[in-house]
Amino acid sequence: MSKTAAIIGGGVIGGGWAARFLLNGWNVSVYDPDPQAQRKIAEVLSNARRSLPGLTDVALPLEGTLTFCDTIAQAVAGAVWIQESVPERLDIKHATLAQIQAACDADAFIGSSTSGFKPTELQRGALRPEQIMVAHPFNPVYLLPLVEVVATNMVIDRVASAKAILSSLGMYPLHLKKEIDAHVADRLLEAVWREALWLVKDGIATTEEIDDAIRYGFGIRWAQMGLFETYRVAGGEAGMKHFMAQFGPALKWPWTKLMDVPDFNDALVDLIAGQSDAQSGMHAIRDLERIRDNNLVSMLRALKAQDWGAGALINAQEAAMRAGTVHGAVAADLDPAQLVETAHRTVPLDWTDYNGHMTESRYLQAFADATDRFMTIIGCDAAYIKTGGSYFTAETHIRHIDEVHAGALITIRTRVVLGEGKKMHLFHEMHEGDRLLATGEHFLLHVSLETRKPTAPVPQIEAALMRIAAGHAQLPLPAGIGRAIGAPR
Ligand SMILES: NC(=O)C1=CN([C@@H]2O[C@H](COP(=O)(O)OP(=O)(O)OC[C@H]3O[C@@H](n4cnc5c(N)ncnc54)[C@H](O)[C@@H]3O)[C@@H](O)[C@H]2O)C=CC1
Ligand SMILES: C[N+](C)(C)CC(=O)CC(=O)[O-]
Repeated sequence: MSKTAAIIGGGVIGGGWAARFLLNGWNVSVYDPDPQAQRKIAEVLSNARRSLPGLTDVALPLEGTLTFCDTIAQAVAGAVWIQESVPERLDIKHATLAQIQAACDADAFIGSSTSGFKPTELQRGALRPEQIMVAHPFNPVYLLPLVEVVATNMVIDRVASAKAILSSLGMYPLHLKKEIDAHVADRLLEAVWREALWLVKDGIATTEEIDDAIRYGFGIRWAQMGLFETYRVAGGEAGMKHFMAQFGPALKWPWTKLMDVPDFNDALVDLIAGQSDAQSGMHAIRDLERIRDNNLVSMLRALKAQDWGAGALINAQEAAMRAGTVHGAVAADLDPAQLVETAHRTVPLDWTDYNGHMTESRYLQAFADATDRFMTIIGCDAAYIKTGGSYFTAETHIRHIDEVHAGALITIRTRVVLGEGKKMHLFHEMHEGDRLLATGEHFLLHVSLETRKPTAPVPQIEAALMRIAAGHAQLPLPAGIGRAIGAPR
C-alpha cells in the first residue's frame, strides 16, 4: 500500500514537495488555507509531470492520489512524512508545528522547509522536539535533488530512516551535523545575492549582466564540480595549494563588500524589480518555469550520461528501481514463450524536437537501449564485456508508425528472430499503451573486442539466446518484420 505524505503549506515549495512525493508513488494530503492553492498546485504538478518522469530511463512508480484537506489534523492523519512549508516566520512555523504535533503519529517524520531557521529554534515549546527536523529543499523541489537535513536532537537511527525516505524520492539528503542559521547552501547563496545587490545598487551591472556573468561562466562549472573541485583544477598541475597561493592574497584586497548589506529600501526594490521586469517581464512565470525545467532536465540527463554528480544519483536511483522487477531480470527468470520487456520508460523532455514530438534519432536511442538491456539479460553485461566479448550492430531498420510526446509512458517488447552462433537478429516493438509507435529491427554480430572480428559468444550466452529464440519461434510473426524501405506492407 502507498505511504502518505502530508504537505502543510502548498505554495511554491509545498507544491514542489507534493509533486515529488506523488510522482514517486506516495499519496499526498495537502492543507493550505489559500483558496487558490488547488489551482496553483495543479499548475506545479503539470510542470512536474512533463519533466520529472523522463529523468530516469525506467518508469517511476504509479502516481499516488492527491487529497486537499480542510484542517491540518485531517492532513496529517496516518502520514508517514509531514513537510511544513508555511511562510518563513517563526511565529507561523511554531503555531503550525504545534497543530501538526497535536494530531500526527508520534513516529511520523516532520520536516521543515525553512531556508534559515535552526532546528532548535523550530523545536522551541514543541510537544516532541526531537520529532522536528529541517529538510530544506531547492526550487524546483520536483527536479533538484538536494535537501539539507539538520536534525539536532533526533536519534541517529531515525535520521538514517529519514534520509532513506528522501533518497527513495530521488533526492540527495546532505546531512549537516551542526546547526547554523541558513544551513550551508543558503549561506553561499546569500553571499552571492549580497554582492549582486551591491553591484546593481552601485550601478556597476544590471540584473541581466549579473545573470549573464553566472550563466555563461561559473554557473555551468558549479553545476558539475561545485567550488573546491573547480578551483583545484584551476590550480593547474600544482592543484589546490598553487591555486590558494595565487588567489589567497586577493581575499584581503577590496574585491568584495564582505558582510555589508545595502539598505533594503523602496528605491533598491524598485531598481531591482524594474531591471528584472525589463530583463524577463515578457515571459509569464509558468513559462519561465517551463524554460527552466527544460534546461534542468537537459543538464541533468547530460550529467547522467557522464555518471557524474547529480547525474550519478539518477543512475543509482534507476538501479534501485530496476532491482526486483522485470527490468532487473536475467534470461533464466523469463518465460521464453513471451516477448521480452526491454524498456518501460517516460519520453524525456530533451527527446522532443521542433515538430513537438519525439525526434527520430531518439527512436534509435530507445531501441539501442533496449538492445543493451537484452544483451544484459542474456549475460552480455558490463562484466562480460570487460572480458573482451560484445555485440556490434551491423544493420538497423526503424519504422515510425505513430507519433509520441514528452511525458508519454512507452514500453518496448523484444523478439529474437534469430539467435545462434555469433548472429543475433532482434525485432523491437515500441508501444504507448495499446498504440504501436514504432518497430526497430537490428542485426548484430558477436565480436572479440581484441581482434574486432566476429566470433562466437561464450556457450552460456549462446544457450540463453537460443532458448529465447526457440520460444519466440512459436509466436505468430509480427507485421513489418524483414521489411525494406519501399516494399509493400
Ligand atoms: N521559495 C523558495 O525559493 C524557497 C523557499 N523555502 C522555504 O519554504 C517555505 C515556504 O516558502 P514558499 O513556498 O516560497 O512560500 P509561498 O508563499 O509560496 O507559500 C507559502 C504557503 O503557505 C500557506 N500558508 C500560510 N499560512 C499557513 C498556515 N498557517 N498553514 C498552512 N499553510 C499556510 C500560504 O497560503 C502559501 O500557499 C519557507 O519556509 C521558505 O523559507 C525553501 C526553499 C526555497
Ligand atoms: C531564497 N531562498 C533563501 C528562499 C532560497 C532557498 O532557500 C533555496 C533555493 O531554492 O534557492
